[in-house]
Amino acid sequence: MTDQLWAILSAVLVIFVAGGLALTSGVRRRRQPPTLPPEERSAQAIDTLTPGTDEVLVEAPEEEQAPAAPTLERPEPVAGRMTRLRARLARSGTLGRSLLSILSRGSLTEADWEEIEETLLLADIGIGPTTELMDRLRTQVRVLGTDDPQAVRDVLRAELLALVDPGMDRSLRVSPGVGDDGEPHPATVLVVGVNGTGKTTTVGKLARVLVAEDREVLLGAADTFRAAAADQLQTWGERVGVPVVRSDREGADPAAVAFDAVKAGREAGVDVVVVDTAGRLQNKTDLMNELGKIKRIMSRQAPVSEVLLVLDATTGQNGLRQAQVFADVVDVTGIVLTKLDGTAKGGIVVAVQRELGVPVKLIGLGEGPDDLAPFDAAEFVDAILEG
Ligand SMILES: Nc1nc2c(ncn2[C@@H]2O[C@H](COP(=O)(O)OP(=O)(O)OP(=O)(O)O)[C@@H](O)[C@H]2O)c(=O)[nH]1
Repeated sequence: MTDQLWAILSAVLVIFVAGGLALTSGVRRRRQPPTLPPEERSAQAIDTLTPGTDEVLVEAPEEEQAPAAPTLERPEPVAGRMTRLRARLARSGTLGRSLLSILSRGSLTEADWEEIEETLLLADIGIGPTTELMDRLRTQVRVLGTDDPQAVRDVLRAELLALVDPGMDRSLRVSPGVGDDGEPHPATVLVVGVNGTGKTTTVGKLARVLVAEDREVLLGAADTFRAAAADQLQTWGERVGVPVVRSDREGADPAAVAFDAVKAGREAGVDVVVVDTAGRLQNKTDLMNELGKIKRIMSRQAPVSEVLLVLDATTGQNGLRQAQVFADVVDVTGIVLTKLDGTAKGGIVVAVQRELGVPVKLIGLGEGPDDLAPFDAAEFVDAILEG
């Protein structure tokens, strides 16, 4: 009997001990690793990797895994952008539609011609080109002797096209070259203009245009006046894998940043370096000194291939005056007309080309990243006539 009692007591004891061990083990398995900052988490993981215990199950910290490569955007193809964005010129179409409707009235009176003149001036074509166009239209309409809408449209199209000048060389000089020393160097593009015209945005969009054409690009943030401009540029660059050279110091010498950018581009063997500038100077002498210095210092690394002046199309005659100041200070080689999507004053294309003798090379037609299109004279005229 005593033996039996001892056997039962032993069995109960074994069950208790086994149950207790199983419970303890279950708790340890369910214990979650604490949430810690990454550096502490890795230290904790190493500390707790004690062989032979359940703590070995602690997950490897996330940062020990290879970081995922950032997904780069593929910008839209450049060819056909103006066709894609044609509808954005709808407001400029007012000009085309008004002219067509007046010219189609048949035998035109002096009042009709005055209306035509007013329409052209309101679209910011400028006095010289307006008078020229009026004279040519008067002659053509007389010779034509008809009010057939298609014939009138053809005449107007031909005359507007002549005014926009399809013969101008609008290609961007963005091919790398070889210096006098026999060393290859990137093409360099200096982007200038008054603040707020869309300069930084244009540099970002231009980088995408160049990337879409499979060119290696580097950006220089020489707008050191506004720290946010460099951040803005960096974001544009990161989206398409384009490096940005900048200074961390607000108010740093823009010429030094431009020099560093071209030097870095040269060393990295990129095709094009595009440099953004501030353009916020009190007077013409300051502006001249600053832009002159930037251009001179950049040229020590590679000749400046293109100076693009960014103009806000909505600013009309005021924009033209700004353009003249910049053109007096640096040799502008091309115009970028921004915000053409928001204005009926498309005639500024004609006015600015006439005023400066420099072609409009690119137009901004919206705030989207690929809303910058190479300018095409025929597409532009067709868009405003069909608007
Ligand atoms: N609708 C429209 N907006 C544009 C276009 N281009 C630029 N913008 C807008 O214009 C505003 C000013 O652009 P920014 O690029 O910051 O101008 P910025 O000339 O660099 O100005 P600062 O850096 O201050 O000198 C932004 O809101 C742009 O999105 C365009 O073609 N169409």
